[in-house]
Amino acid sequence: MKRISLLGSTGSVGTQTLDVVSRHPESFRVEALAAGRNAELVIEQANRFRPRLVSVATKEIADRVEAHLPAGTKLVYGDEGLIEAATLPDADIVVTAIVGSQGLKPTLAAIEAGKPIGLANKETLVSGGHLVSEAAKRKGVRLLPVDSEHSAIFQCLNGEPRSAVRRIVLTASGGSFRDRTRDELVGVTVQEALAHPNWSMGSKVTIDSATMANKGLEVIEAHWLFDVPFEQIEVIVHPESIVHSFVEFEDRSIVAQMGVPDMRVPIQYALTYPERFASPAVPSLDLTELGKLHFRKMDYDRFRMLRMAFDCGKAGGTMPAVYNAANEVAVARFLTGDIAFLDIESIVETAINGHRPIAYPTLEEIGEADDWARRTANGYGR
Ligand SMILES: NC(=O)C1=CN([C@@H]2O[C@H](COP(=O)(O)OP(=O)(O)OC[C@H]3O[C@@H](n4cnc5c(N)ncnc54)[C@H](OP(=O)(O)O)[C@@H]3O)[C@@H](O)[C@H]2O)C=CC1
Ligand SMILES: CC(=O)[C@@H](O)[C@H](O)COP(=O)(O)O
Ligand SMILES: [Mn+2]
Repeated sequence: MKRISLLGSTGSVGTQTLDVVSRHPESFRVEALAAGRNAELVIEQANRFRPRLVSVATKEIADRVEAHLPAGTKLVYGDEGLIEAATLPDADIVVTAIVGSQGLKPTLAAIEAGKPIGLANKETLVSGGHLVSEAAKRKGVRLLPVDSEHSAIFQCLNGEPRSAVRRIVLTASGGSFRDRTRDELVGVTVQEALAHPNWSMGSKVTIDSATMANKGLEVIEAHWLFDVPFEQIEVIVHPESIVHSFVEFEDRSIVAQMGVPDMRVPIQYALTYPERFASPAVPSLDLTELGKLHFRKMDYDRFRMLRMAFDCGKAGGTMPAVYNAANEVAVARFLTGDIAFLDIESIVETAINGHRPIAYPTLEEIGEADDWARRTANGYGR
């Protein structure tokens, strides 16, 4: 029985993680649920999975939830509550499915507590990749990728030494505006941007897909997860999201991982690794029905957020944290209708051009760079 602490239980990855759990009740038990503001859903989840601990974002939400929890479930809230969920002694694995760089501290705390991580929250590795990697190595803790591309690469690598790897290739669907020119991006609506062609996901990552920032974050995530230099990481467009990513080895063999686009597959593999369980709810991929798959070169002038991510990743230090934090604010502002779609990249560009990076930042320095980037991004155009 694997005991799970799930951070971000009410989101897209969180609810799909609970779906996986509910299909294998003999193998998994939920020990902790950490949600943000969705009181109604976390109450429902708590009554269904009866965890030892529930955490919510604020005291106000906790007051709304308290009376509705099952007997024996402890309620906590805020940053401390999240850390308590991340470090629960009874948990065997912590799934980090909250969104944004707020995932960094609880992830570090979970690692320090010796917990393997099912890592969905890519912003964590972008913000503090060196700290997370160092802590995971020091504690001998595994970072098990949940992000579909990284789960694919993890499966393709299958323990091969890094010296055998020629390049890692991440596939990008192109997002909701894949076939539009830059001129055609002027005036696009939030609703259009949220219409991802292949995946149903939270709003932040869906907008990131549309700007290609998602692939930028994933490039940096891959660098840290697989200890591969940026020069050996490539991105290509693959509209169907069937080949989830691939690895070319030095002997020119290419190993790819494929399947229907369904996050329950990588989520489950992170939970069951090194075993594979059945996925009865996931349809089998029929290549003869598909007939064709398409691949094309990435256009870095069209998708500038990806170019900026490579530049920030190579610059290192606090630069990726600034890229990420400015992007988080810009996406939030776009979602509320405060700025136009193309302003997202202008905001990120302004932040990274104005930042004086620190080479080997501490957690505190990352926090300061993150705060500075948020202030800069919030001030843009006001
Ligand atoms: N969705 C997907 O298919 C994929 C997502 N990812 C990554 O996984 C992460 C989660 O994405 P996704 O599930 O789409 O995001 P969602 O927006 O759907 O969910 C975010 C989750 O974070 C929770 N949350 C927000 N603030 C807090 C807080 N202060 N304390 C505790 N919980 C909080 C939300 O709670 P509440 O709703 O209660 O406020 C919610 O449960 C992201 O980093 C994303 O990039 C990676 C690959 C695929
Ligand atoms: C499901 C998943 O892992 C997402 O991060 C997905 O990769 C988004 O797709 P694109 O960024 O390729 O549009
Ligand atoms: Mn992904």
